[in-house]
Amino acid sequence: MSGAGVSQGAPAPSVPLAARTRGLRKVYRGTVAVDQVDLEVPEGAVLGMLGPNGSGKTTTIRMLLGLVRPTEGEVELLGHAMPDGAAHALPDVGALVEGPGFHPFLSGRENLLRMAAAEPRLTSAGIPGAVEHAIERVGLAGAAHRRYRGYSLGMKQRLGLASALLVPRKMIVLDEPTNGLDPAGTREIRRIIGELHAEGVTVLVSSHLLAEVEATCTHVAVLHDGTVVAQGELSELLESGSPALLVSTPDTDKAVEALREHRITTKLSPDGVRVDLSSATAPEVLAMLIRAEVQVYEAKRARTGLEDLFARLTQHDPATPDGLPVIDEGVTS
Ligand SMILES: Nc1ncnc2c1ncn2[C@@H]1O[C@H](COP(=O)(O)OP(=O)(O)OP(=O)(O)O)[C@@H](O)[C@H]1O
Repeated sequence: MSGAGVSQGAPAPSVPLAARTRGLRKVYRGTVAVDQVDLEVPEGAVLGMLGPNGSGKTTTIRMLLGLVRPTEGEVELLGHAMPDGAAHALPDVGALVEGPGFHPFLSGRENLLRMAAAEPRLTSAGIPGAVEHAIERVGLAGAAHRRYRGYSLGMKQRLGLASALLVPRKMIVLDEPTNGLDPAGTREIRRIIGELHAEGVTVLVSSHLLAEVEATCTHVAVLHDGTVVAQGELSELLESGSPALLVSTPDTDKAVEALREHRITTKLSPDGVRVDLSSATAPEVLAMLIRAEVQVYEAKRARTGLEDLFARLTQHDPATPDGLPVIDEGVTS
């Protein structure tokens, strides 16, 4: 299944890739977790792997990192075939995945000191400074002396992120990093992702939260039932929806009624009336509204929200006519 005009394939071949998979498949005792996944993570991108629960995000990430061996297919991470090239690729990759193996009776700081000791890029003299820097960066300074077993889920996430950031990396992989975080924690993760992006680090982040992906990512791969149903630059994917016009008017009911007479579909959004342009052009729609004596304050092309795109790609539509999210052109979230 695919969305009209949405690329399922690769970005332009000239774009260097930090990670890629080809025909990736994983079967667990008869359950197909991942099937035919051709994922491409461009260097320097913040790629959001988006999918409902059980769509195969974690399994794909685990295969990328060499934690799980694929049933079929190939994985390349920073130019090394995985899992065999793990020793070469992984020192340059920081990862936050489920169950990072922290010791419950050690403090956050002691856990990081242990992990830092296993980092091939750190000298023993550099370890304490690297640990303190990582603790500061994730906002865990106040709790670093406490035992891990007393940590909240959000603190555990921060510690996992700190371990991923112990040394400068070429790539950071985060599986549901905002799970268990409060809004302030979520904002901090966004800030850290933004900093990493500015430094040129490639970030792969999985999420089932559309707003999070929309706010932080340059690229998206949408997973559904174990396969990639769309991938590409976020801005291009958002423009791949059906064209629409967003009309700002105080005469909402009159506008909807006038366009209905011409069999033109409309949806109400908080910013106005969203008019489907697949059967009429924008000037035609405006002429119809003016003939019906509808006051038009403003009319502009609307972009489809990620939620709408996601609903189309995963074939369930949670949007009610009143609730359809619309992103105005030029507005970044
Ligand atoms: N170790 C395992 N043994 C058996 N089945 C598994 C295993 N790991 C994953 N699965 C199954 O594979 C499918 C994909 O799971 P996966 O965890 O990769 O999805 P996900 O998109 O990360 O979901 P979530 O958002 O809930 O974490 C699910 O049906 C899951 O039950």
